[in-house]
Amino acid sequence: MTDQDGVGGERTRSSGQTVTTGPSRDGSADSADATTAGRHGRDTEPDARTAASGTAIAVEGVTKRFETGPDSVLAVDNVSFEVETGSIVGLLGPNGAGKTTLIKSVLGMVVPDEGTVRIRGIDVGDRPRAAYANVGAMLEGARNDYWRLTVRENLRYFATVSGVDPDSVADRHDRLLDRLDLTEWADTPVRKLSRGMKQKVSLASVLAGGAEVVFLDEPTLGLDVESSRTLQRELLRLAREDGLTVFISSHDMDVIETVCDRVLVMSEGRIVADDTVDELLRGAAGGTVVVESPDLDADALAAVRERFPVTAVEELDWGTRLTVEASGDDLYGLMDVLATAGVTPERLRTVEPDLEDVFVGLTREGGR
Ligand SMILES: Nc1ncnc2c1ncn2[C@@H]1O[C@H](COP(=O)(O)OP(=O)(O)OP(=O)(O)O)[C@@H](O)[C@H]1O
Repeated sequence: MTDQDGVGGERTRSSGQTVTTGPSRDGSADSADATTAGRHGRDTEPDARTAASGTAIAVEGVTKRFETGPDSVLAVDNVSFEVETGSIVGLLGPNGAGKTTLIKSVLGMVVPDEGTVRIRGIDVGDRPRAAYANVGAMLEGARNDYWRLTVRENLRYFATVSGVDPDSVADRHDRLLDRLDLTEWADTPVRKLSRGMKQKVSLASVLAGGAEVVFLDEPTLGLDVESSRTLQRELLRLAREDGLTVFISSHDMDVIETVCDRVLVMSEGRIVADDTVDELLRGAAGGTVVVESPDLDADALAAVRERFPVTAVEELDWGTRLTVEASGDDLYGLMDVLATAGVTPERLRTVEPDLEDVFVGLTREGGR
């Protein structure tokens, strides 16, 4: 997948559809057939039942094992979830959790051993052309575009391969360029752009043909803060105003927290949490309390340890700083223990868990 300058060859294409040119060792599908349907082509109408129910992506019981015998790896283990049309759903998980295999299974680039995938109600196994007709994917970030072509030529090219007359969507392209702050670079070859700008061109290319469901893998990787915010703002706008469905895999918790309506957390091949960011934070195991006092001697420390996990003890010039795992509900219990031990806190502050803490907790517990 290294063809960056020329048009053609084996690669993952950012607009519309992911394309591989033959089965690979890992059981990847020859998905050319799954990807070449024009959006105005035959057999592309969304399933009426699902369109009405608002489900853009439905994954049921997907399982993928690589290799056999002692070397076999259960990369995706009986995963099911649904993504509502017009929502933004994040996929989080540590390295090796199975995220890429899951996304590739949904996109038809890997053939699952078991399970079904429906996009807008259409089973990807039964009618791949129809299922993937309005699906876009940015799996390789900045490497997706044709670097010899200008930014606008890329958008036109990707609209064309999606089956859309590029002249008919010229206004859409202008809008995309404007909103992603790329207008002034429209006639510049992509190879001359910075990495962050290339990343934005990739996203614009994915959207150039009017994709309705997009899969984005680490879309903000390498972007500066401003570009990342521009991209996040545009994703939110596209979802809210245009009904775009976005499935986004990222290690950037800020992005996930800002744009996602829902988050799937994956660990060891399984989904270990599927909820809104707010609910995940609410359900998170307690926070941390930091106490500083000159009275925290060995006896007081032992008394606290009897009731609460102590994660850090730090000697200060004038006393001791203690970090204790305790939620808001435990706070009064901790204050009682301190008072009984004769400790008057000089400073006391609570630290609520953030998404990163929730993620670490969930994936430490593991999926099985
Ligand atoms: N083609 C393959 N052949 C054999 N094992 C594979 C193959 N692809 C992935 N695996 C294994 O499947 C498991 C899941 O890998 P996968 O790449 O899906 O995880 P990931 O969550 O995307 O990780 P990362 O965040 O590091 O990209 C890992 O143990 C990996 O080594």
